[in-house]
Amino acid sequence: MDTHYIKEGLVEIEVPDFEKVSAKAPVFYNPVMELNRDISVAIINQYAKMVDHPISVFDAFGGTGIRGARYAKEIPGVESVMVGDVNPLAVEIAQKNMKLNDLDNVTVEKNDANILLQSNKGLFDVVDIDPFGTPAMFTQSTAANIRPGGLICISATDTSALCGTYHDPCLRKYGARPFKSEYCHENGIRIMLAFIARNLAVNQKYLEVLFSHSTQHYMRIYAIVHRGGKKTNESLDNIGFIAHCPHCLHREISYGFVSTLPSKCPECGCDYEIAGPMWLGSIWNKEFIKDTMDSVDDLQLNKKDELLKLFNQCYEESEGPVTFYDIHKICKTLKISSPKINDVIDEIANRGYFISRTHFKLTGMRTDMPLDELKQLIVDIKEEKLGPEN
Ligand SMILES: C[S@@+](CC[C@H](N)C(=O)[O-])C[C@H]1O[C@@H](n2cnc3c(N)ncnc32)[C@H](O)[C@@H]1O
Repeated sequence: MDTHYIKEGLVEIEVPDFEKVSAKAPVFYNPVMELNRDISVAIINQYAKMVDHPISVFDAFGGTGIRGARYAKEIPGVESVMVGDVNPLAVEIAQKNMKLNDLDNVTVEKNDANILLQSNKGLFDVVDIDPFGTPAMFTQSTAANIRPGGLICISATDTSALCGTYHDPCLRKYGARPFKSEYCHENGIRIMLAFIARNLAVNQKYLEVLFSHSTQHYMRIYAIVHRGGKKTNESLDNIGFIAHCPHCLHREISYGFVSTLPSKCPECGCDYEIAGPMWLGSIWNKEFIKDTMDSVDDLQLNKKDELLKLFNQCYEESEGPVTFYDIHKICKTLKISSPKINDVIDEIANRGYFISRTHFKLTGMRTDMPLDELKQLIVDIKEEKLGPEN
């Protein structure tokens, strides 16, 4: 295998030569995921500060070992890291990378993630699941074996299933029905979180979600896992369904494991699309986001500006309602061209509603303004009955 060296964060890593990023590479490495790794470093660093004791991390899908090496090198609160991978070539290169960076608190194991989780029950404060595609088959062992109070960091790249391009794989992997919509990436995160919450519940554990995002081709969630039967039962109250009208964009939600939503839209009579079960609780913790932003200056992150932009956006939308509207989609239903989004946002704010942009979509608006009023407001701005000059 031909290799070369790259620098990321505070580590130098030997990676395989490649022409294009591929899961078929002898050892997987994707330079584009630097932002993802920077975010993980920032969040685990903040988590370590919060728990205020030395932490042990399991990087279960190590590849070149770049994540595990960065956690060990860059996060002062990390005491030890175990890196796992099933690919012997990955294990070989990861071991070399730990030596290259003088990391004697990192062990590298060639084994399946589920086996390493089961054989290290209760030992890890942080479990990082970064597989090819779906994390679904690793969720139960993560739920069963993470130390209570621990942090789970879970990625999914099977966005076509979670976002509703393909229904059957989502049903098969997550036991949930998706639909395609302007906010399907948010739904994807909510489907994944509900699946994780149900797996945790089997072990009398529950989630405290800290951060979620959908960027490029992947989704990733960060959550603290707590234990307790009563709180686990209460946490399942966050699970429910969303009904979406593809015709007029009206939507409604119902809580519970069984949808109580009607099959037709009460506004226009068209068939509803229904997704769920999904997590309808918060997918961000505003205070944690702020604390993480405040502490990134202590870290040397190449993608700090991009990270802060994302965190600021999530901070802003963190206390908004479930789902958002897309100005272009609304204008399509109104058969008009879009006014300037900032004019619409200013007017929503003037009327005292919650309003924010969303990191999920450039043309998205997260607001609790009723859809009818929002449509009328857009028409009025377009017809210049409202807006900056009025
Ligand atoms: C997406 S890559 C991980 C990338 C790495 N976390 C990074 O940031 O560069 C997925 C890795 O998981 C490994 N893998 C696949 N199935 C596995 C399993 N069941 N248990 C452990 N590792 C596995 C693959 O060999 C591959 O190296």
